[in-house]
This record gives sequence, structure tokens and C-alpha cells, in this order.
Amino acid sequence: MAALENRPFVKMNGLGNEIVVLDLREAPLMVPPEEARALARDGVLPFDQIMALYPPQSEGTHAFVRIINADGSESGACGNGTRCIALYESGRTGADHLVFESVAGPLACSIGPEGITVDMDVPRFGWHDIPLAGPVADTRAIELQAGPAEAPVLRAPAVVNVGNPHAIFWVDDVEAVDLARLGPELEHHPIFPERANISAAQIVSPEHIILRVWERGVGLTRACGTGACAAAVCAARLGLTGRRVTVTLPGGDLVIDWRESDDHILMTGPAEIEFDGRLTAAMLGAPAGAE
Ligand SMILES: N[C@@H](CCC[C@H](N)C(=O)O)C(=O)O
Repeated sequence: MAALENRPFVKMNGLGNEIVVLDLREAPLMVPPEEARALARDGVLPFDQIMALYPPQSEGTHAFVRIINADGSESGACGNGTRCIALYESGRTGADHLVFESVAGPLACSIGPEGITVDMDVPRFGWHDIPLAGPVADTRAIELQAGPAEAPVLRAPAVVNVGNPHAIFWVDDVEAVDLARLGPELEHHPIFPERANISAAQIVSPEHIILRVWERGVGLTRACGTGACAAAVCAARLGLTGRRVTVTLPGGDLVIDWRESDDHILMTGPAEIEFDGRLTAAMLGAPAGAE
């Protein structure tokens, strides 16, 4: 029998980033990676991330959240998924201010007229924080390139950890970059011992970035909240933009404010509940009723 069989789920999205919320607080269990992979593969419940909720570990928090990618790997952060669990929990409790915990630390969320704002904590730029495979004096532009000589070669990404590792390449036109081909090569580049999310970022103005993301453990997604945070803080740090930008992804816009007073990253955007149901053996890759 599949471990997750018959568990309730809620299908949500954050700007088209496909999210499945599993509220496991009543009967906690670890999400088997092979069941996550089967669920992502079977097409009935396509998802980019599972946001699995566990009983809170600290006073005043709503849940501990573990984030599982479609390939079964775990991530320390998921911006779009965090807005989704904030909306889900607000619907259950009526609260407009919520705090979750994750392996990367606390996630304070507030629901307001502009959308759902998540405090994504502070960015980390040290080579060992990303992490990179070895010491790099200045991670503002590491020496890395990919792509055939005849195509626009991606060069010298900025790198940052915003709860998960990101590499951002600055390009003149995001549509001219074949991220579907270069993404997997770069995600698994040996310079990234924990792999990395790979973005192509086009600076439109000091207040506007267009972004495309190849997500670690998933692939191309319609939106990546941590990718938007990563591109925003790296662009500001390089003087390419201000500290408050709109990031346009295929699924829509996020507003990122890299707060001057404490360097926290505030991400604001929508979330949507689509439908709910219960997981079946077939969805989890096991024959129904199998012991
Ligand atoms: N879609 C997420 C990112 C989820 C985790 C990422 N794939 C990773 O493994 O680091 C977001 O909205 O941030």
C-alpha cells in the first residue's frame, strides 16, 4: 500500500507554479520520494512542488513545512508554495498573519489587499552558503559558461542562496535563451554540489526584470518565487536595479522588496486554490489495495 494513499490534498498554484499541499499535521509521515515522483509523472496531479505540513516545532507558528520537488528531492525554500500554504491556512483559521517554519528558517506571511507577502529572510552570498564546490573570492560573477559557440552563450552568473541555491545569467533577451537545453546542463554543473536553480534575467529598467527559470528538481516552470527573489537581490547588489522591483515571469508578476533596514527579502504575489481530493494508489504508482 502506498504510504500516502487516501491522504487529502489541495491543488493550488502560485502564478502557475503547480503546488500540492499535503496537510500531514494530524498523522505525520515522511513523503516517500518515489511516491512524489510517481505523482508528478502520472499526469493526473501534475505538480512542481509538494508543500508538506507537519506539526509546529516552535510556539506561535502554524506548521513546519517540508518542500519536495517533482523529482523527489527536497528544497529549503519555495516562494510560490509558501504563499499557497499561507492562503490555505488563512482559509482554515481566518488568520491574516501566519508564520511557518522550514529547514531554512521562519517564514512570516501576511495577507493584504496587494496580495500575499512572505518575508523570505536574508540572502546569503558566500561561496560556502550557495554552496559552490570551492572558494570564490567574489560570487558576484563566477566564471561559468554554457551553450554552443554559435548560440548566445550564458556567461558569469551571479549566485545566491535564498533558502535554496540560484544562479542568474544576465541576458539581453530571455526569449533568445534556450533554457530548456542549457538548464539541465547548468543545474548539474560540478560547481554546484547541491545542484542549482538556473535563471535567465533581462533587466528592463531599474524597477523591472523579466525572468525565466529552470528549477532544480523540476525543470522549466511558469513561476519561481525564490528565483524572483534571487534575481532581484543580485541585480540590486550589482547596481542593475533598485531594491524594489517587479519581476515578470511567464505566469505573472511578483513584487520583490529587498528591505534596506534589515536586508530581509519581501515577496508579494497571488496564490490560488484549484481543487482538492484524496490521493489514490494509482496516483502514487502502486496498484489499488496492494499491501
Ligand atoms: N518553485 C519554487 C522553488 C522550489 C524549489 C526549487 N526547485 C529548488 O529545488 O531549490 C519557488 O517558487 O521558489
